[in-house]
Formats: sequence, C-alpha cells, structure tokens
Amino acid sequence: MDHLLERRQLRAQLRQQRRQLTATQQQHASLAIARQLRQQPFFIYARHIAIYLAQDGEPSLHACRHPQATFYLPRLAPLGSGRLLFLRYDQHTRLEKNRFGIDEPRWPSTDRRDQRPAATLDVVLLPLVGFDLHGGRLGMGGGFYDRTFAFQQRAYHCPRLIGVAHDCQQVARLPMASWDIPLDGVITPSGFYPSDRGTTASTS
Ligand SMILES: Nc1nc2c(c(=O)[nH]1)N(C=O)[C@@H](CNc1ccc(C(=O)N[C@@H](CCC(=O)O)C(=O)O)cc1)CN2
Ligand SMILES: Nc1ncnc2c1ncn2[C@@H]1O[C@H](COP(=O)(O)OP(=O)(O)OP(=O)(O)O)[C@@H](O)[C@H]1O
Repeated sequence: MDHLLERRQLRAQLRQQRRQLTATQQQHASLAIARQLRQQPFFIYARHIAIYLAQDGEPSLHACRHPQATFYLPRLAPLGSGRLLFLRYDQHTRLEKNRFGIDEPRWPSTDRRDQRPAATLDVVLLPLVGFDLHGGRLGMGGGFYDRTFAFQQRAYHCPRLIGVAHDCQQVARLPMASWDIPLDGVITPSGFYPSDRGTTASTS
C-alpha cells in the first residue's frame, strides 16, 4: 500500500484510540510520564526544554515542569513556512489559539529573548499520534516538527528529540519518508524507550 495512505489510515485509527482514554486514565498517564522523565539524566540536566499543550487525547506535560529549567511552547511560524517557533512558557505567558484551536504564546512579545532558536534547545518533547521503537514518529500530518528540525540531518549540535505518548500508540513499524526526522527515544507511562536507529525502514 502507498505509504502516505497507510500513514493516513493509521493516524485516524490511533487518534480515535487516544481520544477514548478516560479522564482518569489521562491523569494517571500524565503523572506516570512526569515520573519517568524525572528519572532520565537527559531531562534532569536539560535547561531549555520544549513541551506542548495537550489536545485530542495527548498526554499532558504540566506535571513535568520544574523550576530548574526554562520551558518553551511551539507556535506556528508566520508566512506559512510550515515551521514552528519556540517561545518561553511561564506564568506570565499570554496565550492565543492558532488555526487548529491549540493555545500558543502570543508573538511578537515585548521581550525578544522569549524566543529560542530550535537548534539551541536541549530537549524537545514532541506530541505524537504513533511511534515505533526505531525512531519512527507519526504526527498530526502537518509536517511542522519535520520541517523545523530538518536542519538536524546536517547539524553538529541538535536537541534531543523525545516523543511523548500513551503505550497504546506504539506500532510495530511505521512507514518512514525521507523527510521524517527520527526520534532519539519515546517516553510513555511505562518507561523510556531509546530508539534503535540501526533498523529504521525508509520507503523513499
Ligand atoms: N499539542 C500539540 N501542539 C502542536 C502540535 C501537535 O501535534 N500537538 N503540532 C504538531 O505538528 C503543531 C500543530 N499541528 C497540527 C496539525 C494538524 C492538526 C489538526 O487538528 N488537524 C485537523 C483538521 C485541520 C483543521 O482543523 O484545519 C484534523 O486532522 O482533524 C492539529 C495540529 C504545533 N502544535
Ligand atoms: N522538510 C520538509 N520539507 C518540505 N516538506 C515537508 C518536510 N517535512 C515534511 N514535509 C511535508 O509535510 C507533510 C506531512 O508529513 P507527515 O505525514 O510526515 O507529518 P507528521 O510528521 O505526521 O506531522 P507533524 O510533524 O506535523 O506532527 C508531508 O506531506 C510532507 O510533504
């Protein structure tokens, strides 16, 4: 089957599964994910961490925030570039909805230092719809994270890219395209799964 079609069908199926989790299951998942993150050196020592505001059944990352690091949220970049900006997220951040109905920090803000170049983040926690154990990530289909981190295929320094998911979002193997940026690992309520990159399947 055409791999784009296969990804589209998987996306619909996994999004439906994610939305069926109850509020209690969501709360447990989000606390368990925070507990898992707090045990990982890459998270403990990170100073600049990108998170996201949960939507559509994604696990919430609110419980993983702590005062030793600065946290950032994605904002759709202007001019339809299809990329993301990362803007500081703290108790003063003013939010507004983007065209998908997801809250994002207002921009431009009064303080230019609120924006952090993607390449200088230590860790990016990525929302995802599906994952495999080989670095494969299925997102919402906009390609925003792929475009934003496309530079990492050539870069010397790159943030640690860690997917966040419920365990039910794991699949055996995702069909990957040339533009798909592989994850360094995935965190779920049951643990941290570093990617086994040696065996990523590429279909184009
Ligand atoms: N919480 C969160 N924030 C995020 C993402 C995400 O996946 N999760 N994104 C990750 O890239 C970016 C937004 N990408 C998105 C792409 C498509 C849709 C979406 O809901 N599409 C609808 C229909 C589109 C519409 O309403 O116009 C759909 O597929 O049903 C949402 C977000 C940036 N922020
Ligand atoms: N580096 C890139 N340059 C140009 N187009 C890209 C790039 N990365 C992704 N795209 C485009 O984005 C579209 C969505 O890709 P894909 O299905 O892999 O999204 P996704 O990873 O599931 O979504 P997201 O990253 O938004 O969560 C593709 O049709 C592709 O053409």
